[in-house]
Amino acid sequence: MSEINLPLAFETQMKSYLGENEFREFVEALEKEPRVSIRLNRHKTNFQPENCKHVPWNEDGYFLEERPSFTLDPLFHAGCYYVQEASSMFIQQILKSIEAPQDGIYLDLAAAPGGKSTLLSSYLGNNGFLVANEVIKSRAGILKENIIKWGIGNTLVTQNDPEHFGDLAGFFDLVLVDAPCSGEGMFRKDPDAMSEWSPDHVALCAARQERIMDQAGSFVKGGGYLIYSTCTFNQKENEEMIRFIVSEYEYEPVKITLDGTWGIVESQVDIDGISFFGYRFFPHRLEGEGFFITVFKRPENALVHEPKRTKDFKHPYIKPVGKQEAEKLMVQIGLPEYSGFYSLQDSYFWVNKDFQQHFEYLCRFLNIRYFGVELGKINKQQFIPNHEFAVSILPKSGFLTYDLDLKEALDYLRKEDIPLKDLPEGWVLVTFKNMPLGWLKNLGNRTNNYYPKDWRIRMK
Ligand SMILES: C[S@@+](CC[C@H](N)C(=O)[O-])C[C@H]1O[C@@H](n2cnc3c(N)ncnc32)[C@H](O)[C@@H]1O
Repeated sequence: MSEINLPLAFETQMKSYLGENEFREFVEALEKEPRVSIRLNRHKTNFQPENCKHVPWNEDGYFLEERPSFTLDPLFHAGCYYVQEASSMFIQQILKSIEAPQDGIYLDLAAAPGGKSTLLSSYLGNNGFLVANEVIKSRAGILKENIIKWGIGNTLVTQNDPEHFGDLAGFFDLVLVDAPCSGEGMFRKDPDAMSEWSPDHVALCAARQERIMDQAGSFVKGGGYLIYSTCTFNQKENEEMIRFIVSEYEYEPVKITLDGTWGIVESQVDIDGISFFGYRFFPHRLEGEGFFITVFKRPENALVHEPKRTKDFKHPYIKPVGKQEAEKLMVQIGLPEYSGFYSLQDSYFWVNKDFQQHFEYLCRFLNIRYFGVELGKINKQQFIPNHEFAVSILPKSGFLTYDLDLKEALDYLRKEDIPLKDLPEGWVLVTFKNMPLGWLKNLGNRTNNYYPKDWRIRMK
């Protein structure tokens, strides 16, 4: 990579953080290409990438030797992995270190495009429930797409301003705020972040972070955790935010177990004789982009807000499906276990029954973009499966499957015709290396390709 021209005020700031010698190493690191890393979806695959180095703080994270064309890898579209910068994968180490409850209800307040939400969704698996929220409409759409591909079905995607969660004080076991920031840690990956940078922009970001945290601090229940992260080095957006949160809310410090060889720098903020901790990732000390993260614990005796039980769930669009209708649907689809079923317009959705009460309660306050797994529709007694169902981890034993080779899989993802030989007529779940890609309908003399039009790949 070519020489990097850093803003002067940023250089001065980083020299004051690192000293002249270490600053030179920092600049050299910025002039190198960033490493490409992926995090595997263990709910879908046990695949072990060959000859790839592990991300030290995440057992599902791997560094790739070079950047492949993800667009031309069907497993990428099947949601078998997420392309994520390595430092962000540290959240896995935090969850392990604090022994975060896997049967909890979590909120990712600034979630798009979904890197950290997919990590939280994996951690919770079928035992927990995640609200992945994004305030910006177009970004909420990308988040929804990534959550659908990840396919665990334990996530409610919402599009709300943080203040819309105001009625949910004390509701969540864990709240993650991966705040919009000045992006100093992304300068080598995203040149726009560098051109937008200025001390005034940092001040603007810090003021916005205060507004967000002023809300978010209240959403955590007694005994729960608040995680705050940024992709910037700036103390105004990091250590100062620790001070702000502790000045606004009663929170206890949390120290995370680190391995000294990882190169993560622990930062200590002393407030009224109590030490709080932050963790900073510099690109010259480890293989990852710039990142900062801190964790707080809400005292056990703080507010715990349980979802109120309602006899009749009422929502302008989402309707509960009665038991008889649900049982018929389960037989038609071949789902083995009873769960929560809802309908929206003419489509059926699945929600984990252990979190139905939470889901229904949350629907009262939030603007819902997606939830659970969209299964499909019934038309003239026939079940028409949805793509969301195909790429989910729900069992699909009631359907015929057909494994495509690479060329066929790419043709399928381009929404081209796929001839199927010697298969009965009807719905076929097409897979690549046994990972579901979507649906085809075999009509005998031809097939209909049901891959979503908006998701089709155009690259040849
Ligand atoms: C750093 S990004 C989140 C990245 C995401 N957590 C991930 O891992 O993929 C910050 C997000 O905050 C959103 N955002 C911007 N302004 C916001 C605000 N005032 N309140 C909440 N979120 C905001 C942005 O749209 C952006 O998606």
